[in-house]
Order: sequence, then C-alpha cells, then structure tokens
Amino acid sequence: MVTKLLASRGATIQELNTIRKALSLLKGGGLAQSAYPAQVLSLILSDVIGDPLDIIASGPTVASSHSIQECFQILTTYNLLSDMPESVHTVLSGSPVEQATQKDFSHVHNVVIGSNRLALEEAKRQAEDMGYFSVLLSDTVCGEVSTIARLYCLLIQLTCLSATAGNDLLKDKVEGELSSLVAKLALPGLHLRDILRASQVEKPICLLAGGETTVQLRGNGKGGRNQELALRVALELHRARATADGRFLEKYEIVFLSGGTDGQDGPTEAAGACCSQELVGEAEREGFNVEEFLNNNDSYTFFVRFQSGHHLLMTGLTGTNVMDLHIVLIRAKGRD
Ligand SMILES: Nc1ncnc2c1ncn2[C@@H]1O[C@H](COP(=O)(O)OP(=O)(O)OP(=O)(O)O)[C@@H](O)[C@H]1O
Ligand SMILES: O=C(O)[C@H](O)CO
Repeated sequence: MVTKLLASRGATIQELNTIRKALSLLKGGGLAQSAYPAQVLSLILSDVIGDPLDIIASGPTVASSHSIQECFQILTTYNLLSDMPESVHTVLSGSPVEQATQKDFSHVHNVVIGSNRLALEEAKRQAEDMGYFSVLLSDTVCGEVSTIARLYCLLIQLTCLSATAGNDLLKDKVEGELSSLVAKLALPGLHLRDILRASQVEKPICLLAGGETTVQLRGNGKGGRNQELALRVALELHRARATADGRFLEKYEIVFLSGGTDGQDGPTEAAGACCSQELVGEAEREGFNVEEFLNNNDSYTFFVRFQSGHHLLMTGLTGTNVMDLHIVLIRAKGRD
C-alpha cells in the first residue's frame, strides 16, 4: 500500500526504496546482518540506472545510509504523511533518528551479474556478427518519453546527414539541437563523435542505448513506455521527412526498436515495439490518427490494430530485468 501510494504520486525509485528500507527488516542491509557471521554472496541483477547497489531491490545485502528525517521529508513532499497507516508511524517514530554507525559488512560480497550495459554489450556483439557497424551510446538514458523520442530522431538525422554529402548547414543545425538536448538530459558519455565516425563506414549502422524513460499519463489508453517511445519516434521521423530539409531521410532504411528486457512493457503483453520512418504515413493511409492514440497514451491499442500487430515486440516474460533497450538500425537504400 505504501509503495503503491508513493508510486502513484510519482516518487522516484530512490525515494521509494528509502522508505522501504526504513520499514523492512531485510532491506537496507538487513538480510546480510541477519546472516552474520556467515559469508554472504549476493548475485545482483540491476534494474536501476547507474547500478546503485543500495537501491537495487532496496539493497538487502548493502550497508544503508538513509535517515528517518529523509523518510519524513519524502512522505511530506508527496503529501502522504496523514495517509500512512498507524503501523508506519509506529515503525518510523520507534527508529533511531540516524542510522547506527556503519555496521560490519566485511562478510558480504556483492556482485552485479546482469545489467543494462552487459545486455547492450551482448546486443552490440550480435549486431556486429550480423555485419553492422555498432555504437553503444549510453546505458543511462532517462527522461520524459517525448524528449527521448526527439533525442533519437536527432541522432538518426545526424547519422544520415553525416553519411550524405552536402547538407552542412542542416547538419550543423541538427548537431546544435542535439548537443543542447544531450546537455539538458545530462547524459554522460554519449559519444556523438562515434556517430560521425560510423557514418563514414560502408556498413549498415546500429546505434544501441538503454535505460528507462518516464511517461506522464494524460489519457486512459493502454500502453507502455517502450511502445509509446517507438510510436513517438515514428511521428518525429514522419514530421522531419515532411519538411523541405528532410528529404535526405528518404535515402535510408531506418528501424527503431524499444523493448523492456523483462518482456513486459507496462500493463501489456508486449515487450515493446519497433517502427520505420514510413509507419505514420502508412497508418494515416489506413485511417489511423497516430497523434490521437498518443494523446490518449494508447500505443498498445494502436500497435495491436495496425498491420495485425506486426510492429509489436512479443517475447513473453524473460525472467530477468535489466531495464529497456533502444536500438536504431540505419542502412542506405540500395546497399546490401
Ligand atoms: N497507457 C500507458 N502508456 C504508456 N506507458 C504506460 C501506460 N500505462 C502505464 N505505463 C507505464 O508503464 C510503467 C508501469 O509498468 P510496469 O509496472 O511494468 O513498470 P515498472 O515496474 O516501472 O517497469 P519494469 O518492471 O519494466 O522495470 C510505468 O513506466 C508507466 O508510466
Ligand atoms: O524492486 C525494486 O526495488 C526496484 O525494481 C529496484 O530494484
């Protein structure tokens, strides 16, 4: 109940898990403390950006550093103090104000055995085996889904423009917008130079990135952040190619895929979806209004109905979760 309330008010996973750690006997290092003095080996799958060990699953085997003031501060921020059950107040007011000085965790070995970066590195190897020149852009992509869709549209445009002779003014414009967006999103290590280098090679190109976007739900449709991202990228590409400057895109085959590694995107049975730059045009000809679906956060309904669900990524539950993967494939038309 506490988790649901916090999540519904938009609390971050860091805030959520600070509260969970304070309320639980096992989280926040409690499991490792209960096992003491036995040796503890913790094999960790990271579903949090940056792989912070104390946040992943609320760190049952990791020393915790939260304070009770922090918990009250979080509950106050989301206006939830008075909604908390009596038991929560009892536990919080009975806890020491500061965590006791660092306990001994020398009996614990924490090892990250699965992460978004590991998944991306394997995807990169697979793409290279398939003949793609591959660039791993980032494993920390996060932000509002429409901003991230813009990011990918600009990345795709820059890649294509760099491979096309001429267009220097447009390329500078796209690179300028991209650089300020990357700075705004504070995406460390997104190597634009590598994209420019990729455009100089003869091979088809694969750009790989990962993380987790957020969706501000405004409608009452059915969807997930990956399907919404794919549909928004499709709309961005559609708009870009409709401008006087955007004709260069037509020389390229472009596929964008966004998928959740757990195999389930939001409350749907798809893991995500893919799109091409032609998707919105084709959808319009078939009578679909993509913007309307997006305004209602109804990406799943769109993808199910459009071309018999052909663009949906259906993997089934994978039994793991290392967040989402975003993959762009670009090939000059007429090239094998
Ligand atoms: N109609 C919708 N359109 C787009 N996104 C949606 C929709 N409904 C829910 N979501 C998104 O789905 C997510 C909630 O689903 P889920 O419980 O699978 O997420 P999660 O537990 O955060 O993710 P995961 O388990 O994949 O790490 C949230 O990111 C939410 O914004
Ligand atoms: O379950 C959780 O605590 C979150 O998914 C972070 O690991």
